[in-house]
Amino acid sequence: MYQNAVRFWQKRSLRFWLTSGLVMTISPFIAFSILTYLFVNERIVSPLLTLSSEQLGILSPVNALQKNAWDVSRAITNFAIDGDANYRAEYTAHAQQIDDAFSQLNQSPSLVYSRLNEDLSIAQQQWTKVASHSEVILAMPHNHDYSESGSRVIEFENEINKLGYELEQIYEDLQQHNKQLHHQVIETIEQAERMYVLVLFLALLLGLLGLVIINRSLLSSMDKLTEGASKFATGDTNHHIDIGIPVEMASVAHTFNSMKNKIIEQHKALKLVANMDGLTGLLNRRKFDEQIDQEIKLAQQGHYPISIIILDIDHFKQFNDTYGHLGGDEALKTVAQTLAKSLGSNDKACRYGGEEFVVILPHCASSTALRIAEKLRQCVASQVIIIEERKVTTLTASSGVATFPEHGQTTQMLIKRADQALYKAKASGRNRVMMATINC
Ligand SMILES: Nc1nc2c(ncn2[C@@H]2O[C@H](COP(=O)(O)OP(=O)(O)OP(=O)(O)O)[C@@H](O)[C@H]2O)c(=O)[nH]1
Repeated sequence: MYQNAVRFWQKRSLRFWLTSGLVMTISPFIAFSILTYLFVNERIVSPLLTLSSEQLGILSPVNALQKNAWDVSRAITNFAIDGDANYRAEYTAHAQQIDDAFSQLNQSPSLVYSRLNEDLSIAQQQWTKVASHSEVILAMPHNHDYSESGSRVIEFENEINKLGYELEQIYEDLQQHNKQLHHQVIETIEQAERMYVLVLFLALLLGLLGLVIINRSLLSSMDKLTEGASKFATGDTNHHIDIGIPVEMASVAHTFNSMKNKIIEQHKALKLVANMDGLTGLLNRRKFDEQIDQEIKLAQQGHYPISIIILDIDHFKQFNDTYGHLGGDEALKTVAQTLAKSLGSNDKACRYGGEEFVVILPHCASSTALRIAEKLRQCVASQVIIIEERKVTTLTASSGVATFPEHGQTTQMLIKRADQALYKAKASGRNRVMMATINC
């Protein structure tokens, strides 16, 4: 399960990671803007608009009702006192305004608070009563019975006071409702502030996550590639570039690692070829020169002896003349194999050139070296040479042995002494081993 999930994410492309990173960085800010718009609009702007429309659509007609009710009351009372027809006209104008205000209130669908329509209907019924009392008073002749008109005016005033009370009640309820609305808006603004902080925090967090994704998918992978390439350039061949995502970079890293391994393998192969004699497979002259210098240095530091044996095939020109150059090559290969299998793991056999071989024997004193050289001589002499799958003949070799530091302190001196010993072995009749001496 976990492995599948890892594989799934590792297969995602660079485009996917970059897009995810960017979306992750930008989306919180877009979400923040949308949320802000919706929240502010729904919870703050709308209630404020409602509040202001109530002010316009309800409070002002209610105000007009209160004012005109007072004017009606004054007109009727004054008319009852002196019977001036102007008060009748005044009443009619204010009564008309009250009717207009009620019809305006009835037309605006009030959703302000549930009881408002009911309260308005009670107030309107009350106004009807007031209006009927007013009509009766206005219809009375001026020189009438004062006791009747007085009781009518008192009834009128009772009814208009009730109307005033109703209107006052409505006005107070509206104000109370406005206060609640105002309180609600303030609470919402406070909530919005808390939400903004939270959303901003989330936006920053997601933004950071987006940057981490971009950084992880691209920049850190690029850094790993650059680091790997420069380490390889400075010779650190063990460094492995490890990139999981994105898949493109992982593939580049994989290609780079394979290329590096191939170069290392080729380098090893080239080194091997450069150090090896092509015909015999032994170390070549170049490697011998390098190796003997190193071994002598170690021997100097460690104060121990090293011996070398220079071995030269006897009458090889004659062998070549008899069996041909290819036959001679077979003989060289056979001698090389004989040397290789007769030596210890720390000893090194090299082809010194032509039909001449040299053996390095670390930690080997002259007496042991002489024994080994003798053993090699016998092995070579007893080895049958097979040419073109036919056992044809044997050959012999002569050797000169020299030991560090006994016969020479330097490579050159050691080789010179071993060469002189070889010359002596040849001069003494060949197929023999001679130890170097200090004098010659
Ligand atoms: N087949 C073959 N012959 C080689 C190779 N390198 C050198 N030779 C031959 O080895 C022979 C060496 O001859 P000489 O130096 O006269 O020595 P020799 O005949 O062995 O005589 P002594 O060393 O005195 O016993 C020459 O004929 C070279 O051509 C090689 O790689 N292959």
